[in-house]
Amino acid sequence: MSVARVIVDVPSRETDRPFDYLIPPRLEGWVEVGSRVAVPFGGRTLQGIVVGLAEDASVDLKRLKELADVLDAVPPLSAELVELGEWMSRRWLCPLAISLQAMLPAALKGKTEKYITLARGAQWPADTLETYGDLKQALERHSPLKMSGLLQQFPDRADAIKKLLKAGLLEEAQKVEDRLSVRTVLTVFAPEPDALREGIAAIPARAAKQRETLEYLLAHPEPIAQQRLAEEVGTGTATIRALADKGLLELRQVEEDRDPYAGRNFPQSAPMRLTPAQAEAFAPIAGAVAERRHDVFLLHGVTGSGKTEIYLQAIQKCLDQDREAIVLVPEISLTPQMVERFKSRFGERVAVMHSRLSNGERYDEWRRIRDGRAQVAIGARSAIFAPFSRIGLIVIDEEHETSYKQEESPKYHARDVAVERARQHGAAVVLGSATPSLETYAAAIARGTAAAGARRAYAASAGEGTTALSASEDDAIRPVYVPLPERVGDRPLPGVTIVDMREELKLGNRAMFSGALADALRARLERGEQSVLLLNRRGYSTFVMCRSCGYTAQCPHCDIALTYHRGSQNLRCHYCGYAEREPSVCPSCQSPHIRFFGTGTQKVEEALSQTFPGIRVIRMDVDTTSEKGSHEKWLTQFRERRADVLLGTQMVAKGLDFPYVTLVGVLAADSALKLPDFRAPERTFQLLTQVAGRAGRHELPGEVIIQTYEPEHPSVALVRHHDYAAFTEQELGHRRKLGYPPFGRLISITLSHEQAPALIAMGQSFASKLRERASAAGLTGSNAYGAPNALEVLGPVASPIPRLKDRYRFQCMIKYRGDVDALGWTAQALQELAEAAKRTGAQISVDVDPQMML
Ligand SMILES: Nc1ncnc2c1ncn2[C@@H]1O[C@H](COP(=O)(O)OP(=O)(O)OP(=O)(O)O)[C@@H](O)[C@H]1O
Ligand SMILES: [Zn+2]
Ligand SMILES: [Zn+2]
Repeated sequence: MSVARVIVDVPSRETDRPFDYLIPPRLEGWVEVGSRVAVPFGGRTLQGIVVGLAEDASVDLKRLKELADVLDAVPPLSAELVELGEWMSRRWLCPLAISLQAMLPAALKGKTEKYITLARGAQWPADTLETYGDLKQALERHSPLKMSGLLQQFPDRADAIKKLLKAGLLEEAQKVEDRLSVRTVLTVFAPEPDALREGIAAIPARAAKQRETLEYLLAHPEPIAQQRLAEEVGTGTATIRALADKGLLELRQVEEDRDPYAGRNFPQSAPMRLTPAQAEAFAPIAGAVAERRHDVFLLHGVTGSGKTEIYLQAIQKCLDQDREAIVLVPEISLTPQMVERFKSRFGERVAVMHSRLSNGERYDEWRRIRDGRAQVAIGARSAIFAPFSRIGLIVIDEEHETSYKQEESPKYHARDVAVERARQHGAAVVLGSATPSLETYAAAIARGTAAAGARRAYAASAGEGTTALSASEDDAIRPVYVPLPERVGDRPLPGVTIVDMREELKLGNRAMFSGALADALRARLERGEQSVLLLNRRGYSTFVMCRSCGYTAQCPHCDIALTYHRGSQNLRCHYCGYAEREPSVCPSCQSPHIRFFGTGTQKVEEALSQTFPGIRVIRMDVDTTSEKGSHEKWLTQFRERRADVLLGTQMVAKGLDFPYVTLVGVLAADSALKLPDFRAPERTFQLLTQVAGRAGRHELPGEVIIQTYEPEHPSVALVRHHDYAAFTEQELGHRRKLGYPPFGRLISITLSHEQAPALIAMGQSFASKLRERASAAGLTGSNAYGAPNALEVLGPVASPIPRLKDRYRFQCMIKYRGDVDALGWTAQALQELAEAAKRTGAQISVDVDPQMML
């Protein structure tokens, strides 16, 4: 008898190992690596994933429990994905159950359902029967019944059911169930033409509709939904059923896809003729795809340089070889434009995966990929797990985007997963951006390139001493640098003007718009051109403050200000979801002067209407885009020139390509610079450069106006000449001095506890234990030449959010040089310390290569 090794869906470190189960004879042949199974575990029935098969177990076979069930006919994960999950768990120090879960579509994250049956042969005593006869009757009619259904029927009988279970009169069974069922459609299948003709001949003259139906099928032999067929022929479904009863056609339930883009027309697009610069960048990428060679490319192309066309043509190369491609785009740039460009080129072969789709829609797209009905997957971060089996190319557009890092466990970075997956498939990876992350850029520069012409002399030294992108030197990611420094069609990058808002104030202008921006907006209105306005709201909060006493509304469970939502008129915590009504008087001093603060897009919209009467504004922010499809609606309106201004937060900065946009204005360029995150300058520079790139992408020349209180800051000043290289040089200089990535790596460890004193004590001892280990391993203490420590343990300090969901939080940061095996070291330390932490009620969470310092 064979044994299945199962990772049970309990996301804790204690159960983070495979458990062995016997495969009962009835399930033999169904169990593979990657199968989803139901297993008995600690008195419950849980979902698990098979990660291995063996002939014998680590313990006595007789003592092993049996698998309860195999949940899918086709395993949802392949052996390759299971292996990738194991790699992720090592790479980001998380339980394997969590890595595997991340790869399943939400629809397959099964939940356990309790079922109740009457115990067989049990005698119900007379008094019990009198009191609970109704329960018994219900179960006699229908059994087993879902516990939830039974409780709905008998809302006040929960205790009674428990009692009857204890008394052995009822029995309980558990089953793992999916969160949704596949939608099926009753479909008509026509027999062979000859059989059809015979059928037609045999139909009596009075049954005209039956004859017409068969004639229709003769003309249209492909399967058709029963409902559609009835409509086409102009008859009722009874006619069709009658034919099925006679055996003249076949009716079957067929699984139907919910196509999220159904009913939309995507005009066919043909490959464009590449410009010489595009062709030069395309050649090495196409070469790797053609040779089925695993390699990584950094396609560093300025905004509007035609990167997307290169992706499209590289994908075509990959499809020509009968291989598959994954395209990752940041969630917010999953705009209709991006999807449209892929659907127009590859049509039905494209599957789209993003969070705006319902679970059902996502599941159907996922099945299209798994069943080989789609060969291109385009989607946000998790599309990297698309269940393909022959990947030839993975594209990551806007590779610098922070949304590629998942902030909950598994805290993976899709870029690293992409490279690892591509390695397993012998696939090429293209990382594309106008503003690559410093990590990727430095790694690419360190590798060097044949096309070095585009690099400046300093660049070679910028890569020196950097650590490679991946966790250890062994599987270092060193992308090939592929520059694309010019826009398509010799269009110039737009001119950028930086306006010092302090000067405006001195001149007596207290308005939201500087003189220059107001003039520029007016000119666009006169010429019938369009403008994009970005309100950089990161770092800005829309909080509520009392003007009399300074009280601000805080979340009672998290040490964080509540955010005001005008639509629902309440205050909400963005971390735990707590909400309360907007106060009318100050809870602290009873003053009525409690007000909502912060510069919101709504305020800017009001100011626009006041300054330019009649101006047509589309506002895009969290409030106006929460509804499904709203994104697309606004952008279509804007493209059709039914508005003069597109005003919004970060979501207007990326990926948009509109021919009549000739002005981009940025309000509050520097608002995010003061955030306590060493990447704040990099993010600001990237955002400004990206949004500037929305202007003048077609025939009409563009102009950019950036308003700021810090015009000299390099993150703002260097945007003026689109000078990525100069910015990077400065910023890498800082990072080198501080040992921050890419010159060092970070692991952040957060401890949380309900009580502050206990947490402080724990944090101290935890940090000193880490330090002891580090020095015992010879990793700390600068050497005779004054070189910095190979590994440092910083903290503990209170986390930037010191309390979250009623738990206090402390954090330690491990900062180390890339050549130290800090992952292995930390994993071991954590394992030994986890036990002690757990006893005191503390929780530990680890973030390897954290992206958000907040
Ligand atoms: N070879 C070509 N010939 C003509 N037009 C092209 C060619 N390649 C791209 N374009 C056009 O140039 C414009 C910019 O291209 P694209 O949007 O692909 O640039 P991008 O580098 O992806 O831009 P960004 O990073 O700013 O989003 C688009 O309108 C596109 O249709
Ligand atoms: Zn007050
Ligand atoms: Zn909260």
